[in-house]
Amino acid sequence: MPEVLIRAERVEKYYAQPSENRIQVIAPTDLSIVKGEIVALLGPSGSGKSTLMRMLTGLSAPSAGQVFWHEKPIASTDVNVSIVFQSFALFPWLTVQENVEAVLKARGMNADERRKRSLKMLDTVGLDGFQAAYPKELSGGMRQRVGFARALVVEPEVLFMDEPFSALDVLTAENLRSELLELWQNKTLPTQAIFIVTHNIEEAVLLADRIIVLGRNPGRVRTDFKVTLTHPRNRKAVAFTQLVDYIYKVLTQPDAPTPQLPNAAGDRDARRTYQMLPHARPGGIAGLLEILIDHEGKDDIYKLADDLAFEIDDLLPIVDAAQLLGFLTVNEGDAAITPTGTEFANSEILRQKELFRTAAVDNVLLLRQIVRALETKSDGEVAEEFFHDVLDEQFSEEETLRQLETAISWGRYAELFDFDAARHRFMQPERLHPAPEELATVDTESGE
Ligand SMILES: Nc1ncnc2c1ncn2[C@@H]1O[C@H](COP(=O)(O)OP(=O)(O)OP(=O)(O)O)[C@@H](O)[C@H]1O
Repeated sequence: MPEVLIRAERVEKYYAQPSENRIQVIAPTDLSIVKGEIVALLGPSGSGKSTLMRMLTGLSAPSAGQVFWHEKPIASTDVNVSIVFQSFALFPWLTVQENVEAVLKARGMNADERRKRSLKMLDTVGLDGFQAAYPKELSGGMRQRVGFARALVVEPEVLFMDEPFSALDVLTAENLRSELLELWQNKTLPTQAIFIVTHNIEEAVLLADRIIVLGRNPGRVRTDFKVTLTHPRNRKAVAFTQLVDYIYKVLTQPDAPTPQLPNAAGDRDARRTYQMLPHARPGGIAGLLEILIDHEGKDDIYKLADDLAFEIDDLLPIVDAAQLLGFLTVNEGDAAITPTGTEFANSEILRQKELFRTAAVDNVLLLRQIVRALETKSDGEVAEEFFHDVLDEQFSEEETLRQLETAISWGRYAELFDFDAARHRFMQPERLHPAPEELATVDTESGE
């Protein structure tokens, strides 16, 4: 498993208000930055991207939850990160070289070493020969190169960038972006991970190994997935444009259920991709369907949330899950129960489990695969790690764990399998279904 450099655990940010309500900027969020990754963070304006980034760097303390640097609380340990800002933030009265050296000076490095390191870094970012210039003599692109040199000269383990290219013209931005990527890929950069906050969807898809999209009010992760398209990435490739469209949908429909990740999510060899299972419990899904029946089978999702005194964020995953299972459909904010959903809501528990089982196997690739894998094993057991590894290709570590947790809760409820948490193994359930001997008999008979 890749080394975790920074890990945020249930971090939140809120601001007190004179009135009784506080402003919640970031809802409880888990997020890790691992070695070797470029992570892009997207989100609508005001969704808390900068706030989240500042907490991850240790610049700002979370209101609740904790951030760890190499698994130690970030506040109590030395953190080696740098930030590149949109506005360059250079000292206008210092030369290029002095700007880069300033940060080394602040760290108490001697003059010789400072000079050596800063000249080398200026060379790396293409500013050889400009060391004596002042920022005002430079173009925007050159100034941002100084910004990069200054951030990189301290050899940060994680390089953070807050919209680093958005103050530049299109061509300059494009040029700097591809140079940065080249340096990263050649392993010329003295850094182990890059975290970039951006407004630009294409920029994220061009650069990132992993993309996180925040929703608003409060800021929370709406999707978090890996991109494994090979470099150089082609903006016109179908896989690329499908990803751009998907992110665009997530960004522009903040209140709708998160759409399905397209197959293009890095899928160079047309492997099947996993849909992101909404984190909802079967009991919650059953509860929602029963309420919909009471509401004559159809209701506005916001009104439902209001009636139930639910936060919309808590209700949406349940609606998504019921939709994924074919128990309801959503149209223009209205959730309408389907005939299967109605049957489910009106049935007793055993029949409910049966309907859930069929819906889950028909609609959820991961559950189908777990069931198949168990059927092929003579001991009827499969290690969780096996599925962890395949999911991990597509989702971040946190999301992989959440996906497994949801799959286990659905699979157990539907009696598709059992799960031994101590041994991390899926097992065929002690089941109501035919035992293996019975299956064998059925097979023999059908084979005749
Ligand atoms: N001191 C504060 N008190 C109250 N609210 C604040 C405070 N600081 C920030 N906010 C709010 O937090 C929210 C998130 O701000 P943040 O700058 O992190 O968002 P962002 O996604 O980076 O936005 P943008 O893309 O516009 O830069 C905003 O709605 C902002 O108004």
